Amino acid sequence: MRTSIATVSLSGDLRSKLEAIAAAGFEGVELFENDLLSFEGSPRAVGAFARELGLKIVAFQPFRDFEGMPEPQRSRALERAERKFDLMEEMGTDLLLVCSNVSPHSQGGLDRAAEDLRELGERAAKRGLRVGFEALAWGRHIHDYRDAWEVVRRADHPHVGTILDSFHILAQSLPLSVIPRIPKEKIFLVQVADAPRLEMGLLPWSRHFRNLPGQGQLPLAEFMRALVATGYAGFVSLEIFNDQFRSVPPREVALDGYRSLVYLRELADPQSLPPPPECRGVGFIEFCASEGEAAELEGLLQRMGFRRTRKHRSRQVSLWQQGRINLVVNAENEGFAHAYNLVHGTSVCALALEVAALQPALARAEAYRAAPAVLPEQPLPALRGLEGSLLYLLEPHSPWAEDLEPLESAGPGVGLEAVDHVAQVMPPARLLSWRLFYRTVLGLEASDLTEISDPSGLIQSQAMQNPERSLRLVLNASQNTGTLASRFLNAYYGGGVQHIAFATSDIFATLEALEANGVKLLPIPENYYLDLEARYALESELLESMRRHNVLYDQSEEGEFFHAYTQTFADLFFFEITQRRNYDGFGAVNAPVRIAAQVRQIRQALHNLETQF
Ligand SMILES: O=C(O)c1ccc(O)c(O)c1
Ligand SMILES: [Mg+2]
Repeated sequence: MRTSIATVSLSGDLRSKLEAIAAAGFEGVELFENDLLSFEGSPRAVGAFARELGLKIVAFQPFRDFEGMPEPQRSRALERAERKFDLMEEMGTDLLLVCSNVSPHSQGGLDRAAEDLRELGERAAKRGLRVGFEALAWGRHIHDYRDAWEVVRRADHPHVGTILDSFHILAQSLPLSVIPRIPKEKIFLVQVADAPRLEMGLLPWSRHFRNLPGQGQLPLAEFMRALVATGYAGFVSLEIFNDQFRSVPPREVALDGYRSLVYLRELADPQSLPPPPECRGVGFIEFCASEGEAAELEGLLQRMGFRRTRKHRSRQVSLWQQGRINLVVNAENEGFAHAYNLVHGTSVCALALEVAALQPALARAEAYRAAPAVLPEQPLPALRGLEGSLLYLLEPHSPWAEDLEPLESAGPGVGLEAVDHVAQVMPPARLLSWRLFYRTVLGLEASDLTEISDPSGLIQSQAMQNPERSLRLVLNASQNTGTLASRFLNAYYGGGVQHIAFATSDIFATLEALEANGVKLLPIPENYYLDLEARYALESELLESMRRHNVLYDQSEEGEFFHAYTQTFADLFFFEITQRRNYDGFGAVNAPVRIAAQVRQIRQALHNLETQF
């Protein structure tokens, strides 16, 4: 499988697109006519530039509204094709992509279309060129890849082949059984795109919402299996029409694109990469803080039942423990944590995951082009995570805490046992990118994207987790600038951990202990409990406990979920206390109530500040 991407997938001018594509490691590029039209140099210069970068132009596209035209349009279309062949010769590409006709003037009939393509193939052959025929899902007469292939079969010309595009095929849920029957030498190109499942017309869905393999919901694994059955070994080219991608620098999309093709290769041949790491859990979470804020954060951790169990003998680095939870507070005034703190404030600068086997996890990360992070002060293997934070990978019994001297033992705390999940907030254009990162590098499964209403807009929330549920991440993004998610984004200068949820097996006892220690919980309005009472047959005593401790509640078919929140620390992050009973979600139904309560608290704090001065 050779790698390619269409220029339409990237933002910028043609020069920067080609540079980004080459830098990401692609072998080929599909050149879109629009990019040529707006290029200031000759087609010859485009070809020379691509070759200089080591890129092969695998196709020129699209050539529209060709087959099935009555005269005089038919002759005119053939003439138009000759002009495009001229350009192609100059650029140095031999394949013209012909997409199926959408014109109301076109006439149906597979034989008629085959006749037209044979004639076009004959003209192409005279110049050593080829034509590939692709069915657009909204083509007037031909909108099914099986018909496009039948037309090519009947055209019966060595310079005419078919082009398969996963979007047009999978968006219509066409059966894939015919793909393995197409001789591989008659498949001139394969284009791939994923997409979220949306209830809308095929054309706007395709033109605005395509995304990279691994980012959407189309059954690309089945598509790849069908393709593998043909023995096809040519170019697989990303063709991603997506408005959001055009607001991201081309190098970022190109790199994600390359990663998505490695993912496709893994779908086609699962043996081609080490399997996703088996994650044993979150090893530790590291906060960076200034000296002053470190004392404040540590005060909160202490009230939350954590004990300072270890401390570095010379550095300002402490380990706080409770149950299986390890929190590192780093208040050094040099090194990575310090630099991170200068940019992002008191925040999580590193997340460490325990994996069953380190070397294969690192090999997989490298194959997926995850950037390794090398710190002079820290020998642990790490990858670059969100906004330049670190993602450490720990082998079993990793001596990561050995530089820290033991102080006291952890003690019973308030009953917090483990990290339940970590929620990160990021700009909307980054959500798909990180979804792909976690999907590929860590093998996490994405659950459905949910939309959460905020008093000032909408927040998109994407949960990702491993099969063992020892790692659960929630990715949040917001388009609107006034939402709580955006507030965190602004405060962080980019993105970061918005909250950490800890699991307890007795939430009421835990909250009782937290409150006794003076931890302030997020107050939940009485109306919420009236609604709970109306919705569920809950015992009044249980309801009363929830009310008293500001606990939110959700029920699934099999289970129950109880959760509560601390107040926000330094306007940047907060903690959640969770208790699951056979429940697999995150209480998304309660998110609007939680967010509204947090917004109220922020307003209150602002008001208090104003009246102070
Ligand atoms: O949206 C289009 O018109 C269009 C053009 C060329 C393609 O290869 C395609 O998949 C879609
Ligand atoms: Mg296409």
